[in-house]
Amino acid sequence: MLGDLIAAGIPAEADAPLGARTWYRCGGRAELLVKPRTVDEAAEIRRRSADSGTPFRVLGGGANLLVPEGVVPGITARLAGPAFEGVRLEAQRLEAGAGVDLYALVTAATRAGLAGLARVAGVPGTVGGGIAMNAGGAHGALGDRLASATLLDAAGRLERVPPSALRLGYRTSELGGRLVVAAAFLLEPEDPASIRARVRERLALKKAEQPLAAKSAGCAFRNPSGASASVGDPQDPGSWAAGKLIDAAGCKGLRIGSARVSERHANFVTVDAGGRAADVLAVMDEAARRVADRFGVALEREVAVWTTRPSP
Ligand SMILES: NC(=O)C1=CN([C@@H]2O[C@H](COP(=O)(O)OP(=O)(O)OC[C@H]3O[C@@H](n4cnc5c(N)ncnc54)[C@H](OP(=O)(O)O)[C@@H]3O)[C@@H](O)[C@H]2O)C=CC1
Ligand SMILES: C=C(O[C@H]1[C@H](O)[C@@H](CO)O[C@H](OP(=O)(O)OP(=O)(O)OC[C@H]2O[C@@H](n3ccc(=O)[nH]c3=O)[C@H](O)[C@@H]2O)[C@@H]1NC(C)=O)C(=O)O
Repeated sequence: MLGDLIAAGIPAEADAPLGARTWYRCGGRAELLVKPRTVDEAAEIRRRSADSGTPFRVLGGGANLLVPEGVVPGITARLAGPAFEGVRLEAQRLEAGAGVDLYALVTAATRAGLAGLARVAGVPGTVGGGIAMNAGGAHGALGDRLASATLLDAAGRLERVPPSALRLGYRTSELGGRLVVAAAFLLEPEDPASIRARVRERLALKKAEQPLAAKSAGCAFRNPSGASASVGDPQDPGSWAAGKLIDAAGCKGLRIGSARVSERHANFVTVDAGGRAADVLAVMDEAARRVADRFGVALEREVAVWTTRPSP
């Protein structure tokens, strides 16, 4: 496959570091990392991988991803470069490539005096990953403002679909194995200064409550009963936020090797510089076990964990 891609002129690297490209800055490697320069190249790679039965994954900003030590089999595609990083404005519609950083998206909307995206201010990752996981927080999700998404299927066909086709939920979407190539958002005009003030306020809130300086992938677990769990019934642990459950189970500061539960926010598992993804996973598993033992609540991971095989 590497030879084929090189022959087709598509940038590809065998045995490429992958964990180092995630926000954890640790973990395994990709058997083959490809960086299509155009949508046509992405379609070609997707088609070839499907035809040859080669496993295929897509890497966004690596903000919500843990790659255990070892090798991710098959192809990992990274949608970066000009074809995937453009932002285009048309009246109140903002169209962005999958590789656009969410921070750049929020900034472009703010500069244009278009409101509606402050809900993802401070949320890391790219537009592609942001749609795939319906990025968001207490103030709403990216999908709330989605007008359409352009998807690439396994046969290399492009299709523009309305948000209803993606069945967006709390940090979930149903892409049916398709890649997000671009997305358009419908926004409202507002004075840039007031949008900027809202964005700053949201950033400050995150900074005050979350260990943003440490290496993590944001919240490790989904809130059990969805986004509204931040409030929760004091008598019903099943309605509590994951952070509150992990904290109440006494896990703050729980350390295994290079990873630990943050003292600042218990739903963040952080890792030391030069640490191991296996330790991160072990801490997540142990925190989930303690929460299940203490409260009978099964936490579900929010961080995507890719499957690896042992390095040769
Ligand atoms: N609220 C918060 O504070 C935080 C939120 N997050 C959220 O996590 C997400 C991270 O995004 P990002 O760093 O870009 O993604 P990642 O590189 O972390 O990839 C995460 C998953 O998204 C899928 N994905 C990524 N890009 C695409 C694409 N173009 N098309 C289809 N699927 C894609 C992949 O799915 P697959 O495995 O199926 O290939 C991958 O497993 C964002 O939604 C971000 O908002 C992250 C940290 C904190
Ligand atoms: C960090 C992420 O998203 C975040 C998002 O940034 C914030 C702000 O909008 O709201 C959610 O956090 P959250 O539900 O933990 O919100 P918080 O307000 O911090 O905490 C919820 C409740 O748990 C309590 N709490 C939190 C942490 C802790 O260590 N102890 C504790 O008791 C808080 O006091 C609060 O009563 C998202 N998390 C999830 C899993 O939905 C992410 O997705 O990666």
